[in-house]
Amino acid sequence: MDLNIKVNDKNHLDIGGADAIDIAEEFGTPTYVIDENRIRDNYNRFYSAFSKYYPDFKVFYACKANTNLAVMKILESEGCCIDAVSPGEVHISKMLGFSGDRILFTGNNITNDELKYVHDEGAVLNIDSVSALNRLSKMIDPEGVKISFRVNPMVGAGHHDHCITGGIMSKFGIMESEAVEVYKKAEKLGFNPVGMHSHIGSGILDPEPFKLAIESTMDIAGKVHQDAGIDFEFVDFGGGVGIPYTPEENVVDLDKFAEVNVGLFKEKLEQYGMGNPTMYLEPGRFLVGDACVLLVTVNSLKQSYRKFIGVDAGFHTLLRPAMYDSYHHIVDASRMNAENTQTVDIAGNVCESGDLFARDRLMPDVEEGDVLGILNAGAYGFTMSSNYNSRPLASEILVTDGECSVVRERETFEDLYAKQSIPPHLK
Ligand SMILES: Cc1ncc(COP(=O)(O)O)c(C=O)c1O
Ligand SMILES: N[C@@H](CCCC[NH3+])C(=O)O
Repeated sequence: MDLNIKVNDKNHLDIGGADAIDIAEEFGTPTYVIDENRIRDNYNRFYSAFSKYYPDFKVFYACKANTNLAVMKILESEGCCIDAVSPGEVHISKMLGFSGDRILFTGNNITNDELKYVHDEGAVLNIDSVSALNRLSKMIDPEGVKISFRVNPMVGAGHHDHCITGGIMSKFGIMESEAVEVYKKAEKLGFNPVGMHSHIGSGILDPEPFKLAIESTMDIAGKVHQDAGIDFEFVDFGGGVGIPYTPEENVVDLDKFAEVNVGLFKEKLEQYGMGNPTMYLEPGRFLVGDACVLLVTVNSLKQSYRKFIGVDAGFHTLLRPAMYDSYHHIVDASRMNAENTQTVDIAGNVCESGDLFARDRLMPDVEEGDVLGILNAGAYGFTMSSNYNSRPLASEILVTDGECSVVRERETFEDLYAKQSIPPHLK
């Protein structure tokens, strides 16, 4: 089993050297608990796997996975760059000390004001459509401005249909058939198009689609290099590397993955005489996914037509199971040594029947008051949470060598309406 699970001598779940039960008692639940060292370790394993085979390599953390300030600051201190998808992510990154040249902005259906804002903040724009190129050229002085284009490599993969971003049905990127003309047009407008980007999807454990995407993207880049005379400073193959969520899945063999993909990249560089552009990758899930556990408390056991374990969180806290039918491994953090004895559904507190963290899950004899750990909650966990059912957002705790810091306070009832106002005639 490749899941990141540690148990302490009290048979409690250990998160980064801290006891999950102590954390739940001190800070309450639901709470996201983030292990600082695991993020650093994930980053360093990822960076060294690729830079070993191709030193001109940079990691752009896809911060849509987790924009907690502490998480981003940890990655900033490691030298990581940022893949931003919205002006808000650019703003946060700048505020945390990422300089503009460490931010690549890959937006989709972006307004003129947003294009201008991102440019003015110094981030490099990765353009997703001819419309955006035309509009940007009117918003700013394009002379010499470095940009790149997202292409659709016609390869797509992902853990769910919603997470596949390449191929004929995808709204992302420009088509191969228009690439040469688009780069020529960008130059004519005065831009300095220096990059090409693709991203095929998210949550991919199979190495095959990545190979196809590298080949396809490099074939497009090679054509643009030869027919439009573009000298690429970087080629970016996006993110998407998956992590094991179930006990049966295995971690990606990073060294092999890097060796094969860098090998393909180098072959294509040589084939098209493209020199040595920097290779970018944009992992989100891989860097933060297994570095965080969502702690929830069991508040009710119910034997109905099925057996339910009811907890104090719901899909407003962690949406992935309800939205993608995603599996998250769940442990009884209070009794890690207990044998599984029953098959249960683990249900949340939202007023919707789809609000389940697990169906037909083998669990031990869980008791009311037990703390459950929902694993691999670091990516697309808190960032996709909401106030649905007027539930305050969860807190977040950072664990550093066993020491806990509150990095996000739990919301209060007052936060639920802090931005609302009642017009005078209703008062
Ligand atoms: C453009 C882009 N880059 C990177 C990522 C990160 O993906 P993942 O978290 O699967 O690595 C995404 C999300 O799918 C994305 O849309
Ligand atoms: N939100 C998705 C990943 C989408 C990645 C963004 N392009 C998930 O939880 O798996």
